[in-house]
Amino acid sequence: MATTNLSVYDKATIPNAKNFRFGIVVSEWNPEITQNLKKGAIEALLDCGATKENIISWDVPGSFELVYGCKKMIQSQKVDAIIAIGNVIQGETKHFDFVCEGVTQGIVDLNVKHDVPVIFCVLTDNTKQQSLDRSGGKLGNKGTECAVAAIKMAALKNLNAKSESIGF
Ligand SMILES: Nc1c(NC[C@H](O)[C@H](O)[C@H](O)CO)[nH]c(=O)[nH]c1=O
Ligand SMILES: CC(=O)[C@@H](O)COP(=O)(O)O
Repeated sequence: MATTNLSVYDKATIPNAKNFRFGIVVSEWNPEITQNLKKGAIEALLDCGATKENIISWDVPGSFELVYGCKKMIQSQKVDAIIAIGNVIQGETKHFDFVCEGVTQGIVDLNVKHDVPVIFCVLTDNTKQQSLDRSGGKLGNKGTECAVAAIKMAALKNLNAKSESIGF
């Protein structure tokens, strides 16, 4: 099913983010897109109770470098979740395929090897218009959706053994 609206969320179903610390790693490729994704993510984090002091943001050259940037953030910062933000747009060659595969598998590997949830906020689109539509355009903002995922996963990460459920 095609994307409907990425920016709609119900705060009643989301834990309060006030006690969580979030990392954001942002690709510098296609900055018009990635900066809008970052904006949507930060706005949603703050709307759900996070504080500016608890949001740390790093830039990397491209989506392929998101994996290393997130790994270094996990190793050096105390964060409860990380949002990896990138935008890969199909060009003339197969490079798109390899970049997308590399960043996808790399983020999967980080989630398996470490105990910090890394949220996949990478738009992998056929055209720039598809990216514009999903980074604050007519289909909403993937950054917003990923911020909500980051909050929920931060809550899961901090679930104590005595908890029966998270109860979003
Ligand atoms: N074409 C796009 C790239 N390419 C660059 C790679 O991500 C990487 O930085 C380079 O291969 C050096 O390792 N990156 C994007 O994020 N988006 C693109 O559309
Ligand atoms: C996804 C990419 O790396 C892409 O923008 C590169 O463009 P091209 O395949 O035309 O070299």
